[in-house]
Amino acid sequence: METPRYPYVPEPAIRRLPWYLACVQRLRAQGVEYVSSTAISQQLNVDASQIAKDLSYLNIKGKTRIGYEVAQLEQGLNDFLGFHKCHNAVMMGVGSLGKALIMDSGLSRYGLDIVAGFDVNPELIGTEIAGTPVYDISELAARRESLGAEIAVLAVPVEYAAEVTELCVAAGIKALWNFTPFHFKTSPEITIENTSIYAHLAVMYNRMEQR
Ligand SMILES: NC(=O)c1ccc[n+]([C@@H]2O[C@H](COP(=O)([O-])OP(=O)(O)OC[C@H]3O[C@@H](n4cnc5c(N)ncnc54)[C@H](O)[C@@H]3O)[C@@H](O)[C@H]2O)c1
Repeated sequence: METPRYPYVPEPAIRRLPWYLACVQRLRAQGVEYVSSTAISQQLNVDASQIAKDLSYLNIKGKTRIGYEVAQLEQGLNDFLGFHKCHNAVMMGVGSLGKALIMDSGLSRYGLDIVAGFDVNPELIGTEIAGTPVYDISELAARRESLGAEIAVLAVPVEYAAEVTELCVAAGIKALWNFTPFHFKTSPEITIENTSIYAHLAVMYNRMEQR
């Protein structure tokens, strides 16, 4: 097994890193060469000590009184986050959400390239969505390797989530970005990331109530 390039980083820290990256990218565009954790902290409302700790997981250390070199910090964050690497993915379920994700050009800026869709609907099979082919789900195992995809994005109706996931595992998929409300627990066979835009809405509604 390959040795990981970085030590284990806690999930809350990983979730903060893209915010640091966006901040550092803005600074570089403004021609700023060095930045302190205090300056980043003022923009993002995260403790400066927390920022320094998060960055230390990536082996990025600031210099006393000068801070972090912006270009180096951006490079380090990009390397760790993998946004500059290309990760081929397949879309499982090409309905309204699946189509929207295939058409979102923003994903490729974050290293995710959806190279094919798989569905059961005969009206979709054999078509293309923004140049991305849609195949019959029964062809996943035969096509996965040549598509170079180790990631599947799951956007099927919730009642099919478990069976489509099994198909993905059997086809050699290594990670699942799950958009269905089926909440997968961790699995020994596959990395699973459950995502819900609705959960964020719930937080927003709750905070509005509390204002
Ligand atoms: N996480 C989020 O924020 C979020 C947002 C929107 C939708 N969703 C979820 O995403 C899923 C898709 O939603 P939608 O609105 O796109 O639904 P949809 O009905 O428009 O699309 C579902 C697609 O899956 C296909 N499908 C059905 N069974 C399949 C199977 N066994 N294998 C492959 N494809 C199959 C259908 O033919 C259809 O094209 C649902 O589970 C929904 O709850 C989540």
